[in-house]
Amino acid sequence: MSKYRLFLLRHGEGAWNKENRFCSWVDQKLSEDGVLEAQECGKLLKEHGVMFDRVFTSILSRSVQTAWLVLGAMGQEWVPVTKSWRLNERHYGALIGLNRAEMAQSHGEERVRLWRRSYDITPPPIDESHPYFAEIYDDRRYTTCDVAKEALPRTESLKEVLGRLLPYWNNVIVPEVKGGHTVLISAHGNSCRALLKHIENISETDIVSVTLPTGVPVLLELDEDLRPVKPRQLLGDQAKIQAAIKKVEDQGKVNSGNK
Ligand SMILES: O=C(OP(=O)(O)O)[C@H](O)COP(=O)(O)O
Repeated sequence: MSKYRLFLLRHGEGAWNKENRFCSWVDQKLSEDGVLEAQECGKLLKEHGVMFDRVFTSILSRSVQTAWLVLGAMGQEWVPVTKSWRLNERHYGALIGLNRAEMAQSHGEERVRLWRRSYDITPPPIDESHPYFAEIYDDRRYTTCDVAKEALPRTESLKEVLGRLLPYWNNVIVPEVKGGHTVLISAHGNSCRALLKHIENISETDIVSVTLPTGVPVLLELDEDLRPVKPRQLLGDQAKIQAAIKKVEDQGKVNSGNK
């Protein structure tokens, strides 16, 4: 029987989701469509009668902005929101800012698929010559983390995302869930995938085919050990959700339609 409910959310569409560029640790805001997606998500959760007690976000604006918009649409703006770099999107290293379809053209679709979805393949690291290096590492938000700026990642596989996320999950979020609080985690495609891999015990092979669309709440019903008692539920119009998943998957193809 389900004892706890946990909601995961990939933020609404950001400007670089639209441009098909690897965004990762670059702090893009939501697009106009992304704002609408987050508001629609809040309305849907309100219709479902959801009442949040705690919200966790990354320290990237698009996940924070999404949490605010969701809570606003639900009339639950007062709910405490806690932010951590440990929920940040996967660090895509030297791929940050690049267009996925162009990368598929130059490196092949399979290489891009492995970079995007494999468990333990790490893209080349970012270095100081990268056009977004200074924008990321000179940002004041990275002086507030629980590790020194020099110890922050320069690239990450999904496995490494899970490695930096798990202490936060275990020490900060799990006690809230087990305390009976309804928790929303407003994060990113790959930080949510890493968490799903852990909670659902998904194999390294099967995690490759898990893709999350933007702005769609994922409901996990968990037992007292925080193991799922039923399959995850992506809330909303199922045909639209499947189309949105396919669109994300197709971003890594040469003819993605949004170069
Ligand atoms: O910033 C990103 O994710 P986000 O939009 O969930 O924050 C990544 O660029 C997602 O890329 P991917 O779908 O190729 O893993």
